[in-house]
Amino acid sequence: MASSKPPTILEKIYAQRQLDVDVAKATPGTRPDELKEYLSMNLAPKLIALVPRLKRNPSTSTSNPSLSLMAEIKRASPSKGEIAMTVNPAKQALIYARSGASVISVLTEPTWFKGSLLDMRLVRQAVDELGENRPAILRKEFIFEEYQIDEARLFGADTVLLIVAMLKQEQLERLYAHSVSLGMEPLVEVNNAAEMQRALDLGSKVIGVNNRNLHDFNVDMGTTSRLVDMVRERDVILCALSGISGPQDVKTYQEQAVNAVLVGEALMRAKDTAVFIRELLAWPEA
Ligand SMILES: O=C(O)c1ccccc1NCC(=O)[C@H](O)[C@H](O)COP(=O)(O)O
Repeated sequence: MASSKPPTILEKIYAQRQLDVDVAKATPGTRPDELKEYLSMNLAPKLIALVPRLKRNPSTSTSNPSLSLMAEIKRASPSKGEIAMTVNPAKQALIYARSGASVISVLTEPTWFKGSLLDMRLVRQAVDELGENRPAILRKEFIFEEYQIDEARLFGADTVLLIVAMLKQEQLERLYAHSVSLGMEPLVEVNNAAEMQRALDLGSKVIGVNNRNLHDFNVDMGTTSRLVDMVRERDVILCALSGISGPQDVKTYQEQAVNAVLVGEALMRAKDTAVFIRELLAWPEA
């Protein structure tokens, strides 16, 4: 990631996360060998598989049966600053889960997004009450080491995010394989055709196109639409990420055969989250 130009936000986050991960790895109790031991003792919570979860619609009575919702817990962000600083992630997650979200995405990065692994652990505990029908939990992070995937698994994630723009292909392949070895099919994030090709070469089954360019914050809702053809006829679940603000965005993506949408800020700012989700997905009144 070294460059002579001023660092982009993605490069700044990556550099800070490297420092954070180094501290965690050196701290007794969270050293890599200790996490490995916990995993080998089968202490990680029970998993649900991402692909079937995304394919199974929350309710057969929905008027929008072919599109799944990935609902995000997002306190703050580098582009918007504070969004919902007083949110209770567990309560918010239960609203998402009861409103039919297939996945709950939890940002665990602390500096720019004000998230934590504790948030994710509490979200997982809260949705466990729904049993087998609970949404899958996504650790939304800037992942560059196997260690972070081990952490995710132990803290209750069912899947992790791998951002192609941030990783060399060798690193991406290694992290993808590690995640799958722990039973977690990752969400692989891309932003252009070259990155989409890298994700396809990897054999990714769940690919998210981020409409937000992580280097300059620019949001272009056509980014997902332009890449749809690359996955047509393939056994890939295609997700549109970022910038989705209302039902019209969702309708557009559904007409383009996009399988899932990931929504953060709009859900965090909604006056009535459950009603907003119904409107977003054009679901009938409960
Ligand atoms: O949201 C940002 O400002 C951001 C900046 C730099 C790297 C990542 C960023 N966001 C992570 C995400 O991918 C979004 O939280 C997610 O797709 C939801 O987006 P939105 O619905 O627009 O809140």
